[in-house]
Amino acid sequence: MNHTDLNQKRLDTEAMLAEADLLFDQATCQTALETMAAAITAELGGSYPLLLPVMGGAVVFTGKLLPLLRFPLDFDYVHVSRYGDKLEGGNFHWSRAPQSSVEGRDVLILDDILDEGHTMAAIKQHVLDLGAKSCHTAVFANKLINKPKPLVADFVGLDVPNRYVFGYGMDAAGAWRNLDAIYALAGH
Ligand SMILES: O=P(O)(O)OC[C@H]1O[C@H](OP(=O)(O)OP(=O)(O)O)[C@H](O)[C@@H]1O
Ligand SMILES: Nc1nc2[nH]cnc2c(=O)[nH]1
Repeated sequence: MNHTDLNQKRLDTEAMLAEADLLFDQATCQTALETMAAAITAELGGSYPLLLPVMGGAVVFTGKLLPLLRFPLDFDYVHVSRYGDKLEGGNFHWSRAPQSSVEGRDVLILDDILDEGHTMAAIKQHVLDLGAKSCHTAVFANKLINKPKPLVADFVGLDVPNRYVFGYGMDAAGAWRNLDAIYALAGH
C-alpha cells in the first residue's frame, strides 16, 4: 500500500472509532476481567491446566488475564479464523493447531468473543478429540444473539448486544484490536 493509501486508511480508521458507540469502558472491562480471573482460579487453580488462547482475537484478553492467574499452568495457543476482516463468519481456517500435548490435560480455551459459537465449538471438539481430560471455555465477550448457540461458555466477562463490536482484541475491518474498551460499529 502506498503512502497516500495508507494515510487515507488511517483517517478512515480514526473516523470509524469517532463514529462508534462506546459500550464498555476501560474500568468496566477491568472489573469484569478480575471477576473472571477469580472464577477461573476457583475452578481450575488446582489442576495445572493447559491454556489455549485463540489467536489473534484473544491476544488482549489473554495478555491481561494471565498475570491475574497466580497458579501453575501451561500455555500454548491455536490460530483459527472464520471472519478474517469481514463482518460475517465463513469457513474455518486453522493456521495453528496446539503444539503441546493435550492428552490427559484440563484445557481452558480463551477467546475474545462468542458470537454464533461455531469457532469455540469446533476448537473444543478438536481438543476433546485429542484426548483432553476436560475442556473449559472462557470468552471475554458473549454476544446476545437471537439464535441458540452450540455451546455456552463456562466463563464470560461481559454480555454484549447483537452488534458488531470491536476493541479489547476484537477487530474492526482489521484495525482497533489495541483498544482497552469495547465499542460497537456505527450502523451495525
Ligand atoms: O462465535 P463465532 O461466530 O464463531 O465467532 C467468534 C470468533 O470470531 C472471531 O475470530 P475471527 O474469525 O474474526 O478471527 P480473528 O481472531 O483473527 O479476529 C473471534 O476472535 C472468535 O474466534
Ligand atoms: N471484531 C469482531 N469479531 C467478531 N467475530 C464474531 N463476532 C464478532 C464481532 O462482533 N466483532
